[in-house]
Amino acid sequence: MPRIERIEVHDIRFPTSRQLDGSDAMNAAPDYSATYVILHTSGDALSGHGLTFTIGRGNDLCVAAVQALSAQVEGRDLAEITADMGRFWRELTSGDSQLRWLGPEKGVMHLASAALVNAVWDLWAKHEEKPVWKLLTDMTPEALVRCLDFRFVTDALTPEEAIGLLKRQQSGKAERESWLREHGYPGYTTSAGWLGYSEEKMRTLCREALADGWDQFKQKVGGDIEEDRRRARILREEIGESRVLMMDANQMWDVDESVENMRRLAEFNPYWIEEPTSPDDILGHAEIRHRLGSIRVATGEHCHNRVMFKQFFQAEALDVCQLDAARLGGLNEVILVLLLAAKFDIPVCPHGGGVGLCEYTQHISMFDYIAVSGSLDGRVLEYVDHLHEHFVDPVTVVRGRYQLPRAPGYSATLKADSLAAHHYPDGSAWRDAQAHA
Ligand SMILES: C[C@H](O)[C@@H](O)[C@@H](O)[C@H](O)C(=O)O
Ligand SMILES: [Mg+2]
Repeated sequence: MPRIERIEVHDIRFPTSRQLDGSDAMNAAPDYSATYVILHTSGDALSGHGLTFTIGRGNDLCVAAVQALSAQVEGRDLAEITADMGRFWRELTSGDSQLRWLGPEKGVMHLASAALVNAVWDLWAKHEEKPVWKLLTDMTPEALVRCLDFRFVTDALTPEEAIGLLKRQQSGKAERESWLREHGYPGYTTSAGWLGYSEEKMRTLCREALADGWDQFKQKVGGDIEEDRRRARILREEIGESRVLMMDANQMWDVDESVENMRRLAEFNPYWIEEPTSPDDILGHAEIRHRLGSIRVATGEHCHNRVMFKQFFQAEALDVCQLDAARLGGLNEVILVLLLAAKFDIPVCPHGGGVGLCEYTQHISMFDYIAVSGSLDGRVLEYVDHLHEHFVDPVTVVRGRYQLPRAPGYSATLKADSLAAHHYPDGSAWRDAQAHA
């Protein structure tokens, strides 16, 4: 197995705020960005690529955090890491007691850990010549569980229970894999519903999405409530009454406001309300959920570690778990949250609104279906229609369904020219913008 000789880290930004792609009530003008890591190996025959997602300014802080953590990965043999992935993960996230003070296991440091951890999984899968979902589904339950750090969650899930959950799904794995190969994994699109889009653009994008076979849509809310209602009406006019419409408030409201506003939006039959309030307010979400009754509560893109998800599940505070592939500390912690969700019988619909996130989450949801939950019930994978052209192995979606990834790795390798052009601030995408400013 190769040895990780050298780590490169890049500040990559895409100027999405120019068209207000990705805009919501809290994040009015995001530039989808990535702290992008390349693990160079001995002889450089293989390299591992990984990223974490940010939305512009501050991506440089994330780059600095990766640099601070890199010493723990540089110079190590892949074989030594993969022999005990659980230990590697704990050392990276908690091994340096001085750095740990900056988290622990949250914020910029945890985002940075995710970029490195995801790059290691990419390297491992490329070495095994398998896509990550396949690397995972081919592992025995015991080997998978050895990749995880159960510290702080054993009151809710022990390694033995996790092995039991995985064993439960062993017999149907091959069947579910071939089902996915034939039918793909169901998705929903957020692309028509960004808050900064005009009515005309929303209508056009809805029509295009319908023609492409989408039947589940997400709308941004959290602005003026009359404006939210107006936009909901437009979307319902375009997509009809029977298709699914989700709503996402991106943390704009207090608890009481969430309930009041969703009562005013209820006539548009929202399937879920996402991030109604502070992402840290576990009991607040429970209260909203309890008072809303029939509208599901979804959250997770800002839920920073397995401990928070454990409490969300224990407090019955959410209906839908929207874990994020790069806000949690990379794939190891994601798998642990999938297992916790399976134990508490909560559907996981990962967060995809960012650059590279759909590339990651396809592996996560396919693995979940084949080997963890074994179910598609209430599960649907977010899709945003931006920036896929910059990836060497982008997602393929046909008639609103994600197709099983085939290429080895974790699918987040950027094309060399895209990497160069979006390097901040010296890449051509930014230099040209300054010239025109
Ligand atoms: C700033 C981003 O585009 C967010 O609006 C986005 O991640 C969103 O919350 C989503 O659910 O996709
Ligand atoms: Mg969201």
